[in-house]
Amino acid sequence: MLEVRDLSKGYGKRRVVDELSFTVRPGVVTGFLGPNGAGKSTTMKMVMGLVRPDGGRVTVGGVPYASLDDPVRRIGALLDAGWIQPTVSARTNLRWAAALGGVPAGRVEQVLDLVGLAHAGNRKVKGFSLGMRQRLGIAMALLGDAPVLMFDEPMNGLDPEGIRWIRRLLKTFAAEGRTVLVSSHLLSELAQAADEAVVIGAGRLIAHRPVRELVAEVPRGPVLVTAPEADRLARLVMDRGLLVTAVAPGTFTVGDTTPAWIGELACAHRIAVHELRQEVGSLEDAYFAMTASSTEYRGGAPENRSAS
Ligand SMILES: Nc1ncnc2c1ncn2[C@@H]1O[C@H](COP(=O)(O)OP(=O)(O)OP(=O)(O)O)[C@@H](O)[C@H]1O
Repeated sequence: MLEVRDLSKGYGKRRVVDELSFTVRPGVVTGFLGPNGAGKSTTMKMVMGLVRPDGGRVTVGGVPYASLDDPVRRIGALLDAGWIQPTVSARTNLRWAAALGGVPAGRVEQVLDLVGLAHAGNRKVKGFSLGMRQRLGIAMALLGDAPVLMFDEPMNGLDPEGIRWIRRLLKTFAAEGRTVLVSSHLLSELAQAADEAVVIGAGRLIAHRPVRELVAEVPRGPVLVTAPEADRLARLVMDRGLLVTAVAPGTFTVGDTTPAWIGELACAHRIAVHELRQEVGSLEDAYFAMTASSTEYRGGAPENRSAS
């Protein structure tokens, strides 16, 4: 269990984390979502005691990080990779970290294997791709086999195969009963990996809800209809006051309706339909609409808005 209560942090006059509270439960993957600059990394750094909060507190299994007796075995985190020594091998990096954290050297081989870097363990990190560095960072987070795991943008730099791999890994950790918090600035990245989402904007909590609810609320796009008697069907649709847009001969789209409504209408007039498909609106649009309005609500701090 990871608990964040009334957490605040400012840099200069700007509050980048603003009375933020949420609880990350064990056994599920919790996505930590917000546009670039929303305060995700700062929050995660405060969890790890790397940034001192101005107010509020964080506990890992009920205990603040600074009071954990064996922190490496309580919480593992992938934050920025600044600690990696590029001039030595992945294995050496991990051995140093293991020694510092009081973890047996044998665990290094296990985590190298887990992240798929066993073959590259002796290569100097400076020759690693971004994806390999991410895997090394994940290996570091796993060294202590901790029950609470936190990953800041772990999918950065990974190819589609790597993204699939990290999704499966996160689900496995949750299924083992661990507490898993994973940040991203893209809802689509986490839509398939996370069960719950903590959404923040401008350092404030916007929502903490099941991901499937957020995804279900994505606005639906127009219905695409392909029919041999498309003109007749289109006329029937227009007669009922809906907007029809021709796409190609035999194909048109209809806004503000459902495939079921079109299907029923076609059936009632004995018109064959070859294709009936509704495009799902963009997950990202729905998500940014949600986070942008929170920024407006705050009134100001335009630099906190997402640039992507
Ligand atoms: N050490 C610092 N000094 C001054 N400002 C900082 C510092 N660290 C972070 N910030 C600012 O705080 C805000 C929140 O940054 P943070 O990195 O926590 O956001 P984020 O949600 O993790 O964004 P991203 O998705 O880009 O990683 C940003 O505007 C950032 O510029």
